[in-house]
Amino acid sequence: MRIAVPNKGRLHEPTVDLLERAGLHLVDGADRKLYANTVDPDVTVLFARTSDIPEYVADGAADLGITGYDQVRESDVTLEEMLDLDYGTCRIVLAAPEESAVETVADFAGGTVATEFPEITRDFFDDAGVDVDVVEVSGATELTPHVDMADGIVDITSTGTTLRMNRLEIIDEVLESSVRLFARPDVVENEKVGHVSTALSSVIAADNQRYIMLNAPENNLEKVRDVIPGMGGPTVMDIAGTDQVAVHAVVEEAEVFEAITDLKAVGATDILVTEIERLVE
Ligand SMILES: Nc1ncnc2c1ncn2[C@@H]1O[C@H](COP(=O)(O)OP(=O)(O)OP(=O)(O)O)[C@@H](O)[C@H]1O
Ligand SMILES: O=P(O)(O)OC[C@H]1O[C@H](OP(=O)(O)OP(=O)(O)O)[C@H](O)[C@@H]1O
Ligand SMILES: [Mg+2]
Repeated sequence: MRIAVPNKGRLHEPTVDLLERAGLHLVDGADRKLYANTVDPDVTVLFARTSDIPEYVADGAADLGITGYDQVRESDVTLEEMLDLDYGTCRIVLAAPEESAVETVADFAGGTVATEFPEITRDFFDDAGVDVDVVEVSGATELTPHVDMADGIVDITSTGTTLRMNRLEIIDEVLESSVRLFARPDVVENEKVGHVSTALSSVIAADNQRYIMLNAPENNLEKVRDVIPGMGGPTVMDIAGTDQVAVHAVVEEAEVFEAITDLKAVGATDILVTEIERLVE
């Protein structure tokens, strides 16, 4: 089973990191190699350009691919989306110079739009029923409206800094993207694909959760349960020779701060919060 992952660019490092955290450690994967084996003899990693990954998977060079949803939409292949991996989150937007007369999608009729995403752009304007010329560029798209190459652009934004620096305003959102795990439709049912998918999803699931441990008077156990319902209820253990119990539970990371305050109020002591590596439900 082969997984295609970005060989460079912003998605390379977080993707390799995710595979490692999922237990798919790369072995003999030196820089600039095209392949790496993993500790699982049945799983090989293939390094490819982020934008080529959809093709690699569709053509059978790889069975699974990890890349941006925007890249799959831009390619003309059909892949099964297995998991949202929740990084590389960005929006593709239609934007025009702040000072220009273009204020709506319809205002682009008869105009020109520059983009690194010609397929997505054509689909967007087709759906809107607006006729435009699409000019493909391979980077620095934000410059084009200021040198009379285009009336606007379709490009990626995440923090919004690049648009702001280039005095461009968003006219409409074209699509939302994130990095996802894609499979060729004929391998979706494959057992190994299931294992890889479960391993990756366990890392994603664990990212937002913390493991909390504490001691509390047995009398207050119900109050403790109210604070931390946990997944399927907390684990409760007697502490021999005392009127205390030890309680362990999984808590949403965002709720930890409040939970600690509430737990102390019901007599909890020795509270310990740790990260979780993987969580398989
Ligand atoms: N600003 C951004 N914020 C979040 N995700 C982004 C951003 N820009 C691009 N992406 C995601 O990363 C993908 C682009 O990956 P790419 O390998 O081109 O990264 P890069 O760091 O821009 O590399 P390069 O310098 O080669 O363009 C996009 O298709 C999108 O899914
Ligand atoms: O909203 P922001 O946070 O400013 O991010 C958006 C910018 O990020 C990407 O460029 P990238 O850094 O990949 O440069 P590139 O054009 O050289 O690929 C994208 O093409 C935008 O220009
Ligand atoms: Mg880029």
